[in-house]
Amino acid sequence: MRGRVSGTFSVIHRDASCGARLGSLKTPHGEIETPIFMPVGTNATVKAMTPEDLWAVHAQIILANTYHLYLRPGHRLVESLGGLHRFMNWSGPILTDSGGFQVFSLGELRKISEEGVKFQSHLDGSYHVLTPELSIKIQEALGADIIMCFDECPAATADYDYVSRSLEMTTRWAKRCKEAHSREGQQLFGIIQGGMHHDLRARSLNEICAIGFDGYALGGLSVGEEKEQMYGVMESCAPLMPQDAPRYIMGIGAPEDLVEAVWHGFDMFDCVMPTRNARNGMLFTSQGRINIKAKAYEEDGGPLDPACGCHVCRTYSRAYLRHLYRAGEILASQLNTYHNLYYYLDLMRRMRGAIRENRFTEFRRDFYGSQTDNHV
Ligand SMILES: Nc1nc(=O)c2cc3nc(NCCN4CCCCC4)[nH]c3cc2[nH]1
Repeated sequence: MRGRVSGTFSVIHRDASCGARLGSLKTPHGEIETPIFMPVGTNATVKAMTPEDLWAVHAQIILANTYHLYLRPGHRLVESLGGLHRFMNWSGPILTDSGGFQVFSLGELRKISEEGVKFQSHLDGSYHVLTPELSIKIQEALGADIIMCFDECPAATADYDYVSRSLEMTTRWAKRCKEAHSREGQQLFGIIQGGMHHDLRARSLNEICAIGFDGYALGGLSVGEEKEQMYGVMESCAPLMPQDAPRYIMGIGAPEDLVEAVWHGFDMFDCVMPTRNARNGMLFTSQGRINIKAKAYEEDGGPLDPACGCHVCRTYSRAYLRHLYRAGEILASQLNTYHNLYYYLDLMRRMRGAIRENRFTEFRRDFYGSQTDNHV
């Protein structure tokens, strides 16, 4: 049973007008400035981006997935080749998710029990059992800097009693994860469940914090609930979470969700939205989202986003990006992903600046005013 990796996170500054805070999180692969967004690199790659591209868009930490890497190529293979950092040539911090959520959202037949989750691989239909202990061993073998407890993420439609019983099992699993975790220097984060019920959220939060982890995540969100429900859980949980530990919301989110979550006092985020939307031609700009395949851009020689300083916006026209997308060119995914991640990471940089200068409440008001979401 390891204690917390003390002294890795510190709050540098708080904006007195709201919950927003500036933090520093030290890891064996470098120091992270928070609030931060983590590009999703599920299969040991952030799709369409090389590590050099990731540094160029100012990524600080990326996420990879236990479920996927366990099934392919296998965590023991990655370990034998020097671990995930060496395998994918990413020398910055890596966080791995624990697999529970992916089993439920990807696996075929699956059966949950106190032991863990029995599931069929979405790749070849083979049967597997993922337990808290195995999830920790996989994440230790991959060598991530931050690993997540194995938990159950109830569906947004689950009833009160199911969510209540589920959070109790997630707490028992969290204890097993902490017992199983022994890799020095590697941080273990606990995950708070409880659905959309504030009393169950408080119960899960108290139980997970009582076990003691290096950081705390809100799970069970961004599963199809209304924004108001998501924001309500953020608002009720943030003040109850330890002030001196990183606060991570899993699977969040759209730019406006990040602004809202930072305003409430959250520090870390991950979402496939910028990378997945990029591949579908949905691009984020200072004036809101645009659909690059729209005919309106056929002869538009201007930059994707005049306010963006990224290589794509300084080099290519909307007409060219539209052409690449419509032609099904690989470069479309590369350039669109590069810009969307630059936009997300630059949004985090701008939020950190606003916190530092005690003007985050104004930043949040101006941000909402700028997002016309024209979806053209
Ligand atoms: N271990 C773990 N526990 C969770 O409760 C969890 C909850 C999550 N909720 C999401 N939502 C992802 C939503 N995403 C939004 C863009 C389109 C694809 C789905 N990812 C999650 C990952 C999670 N991981």
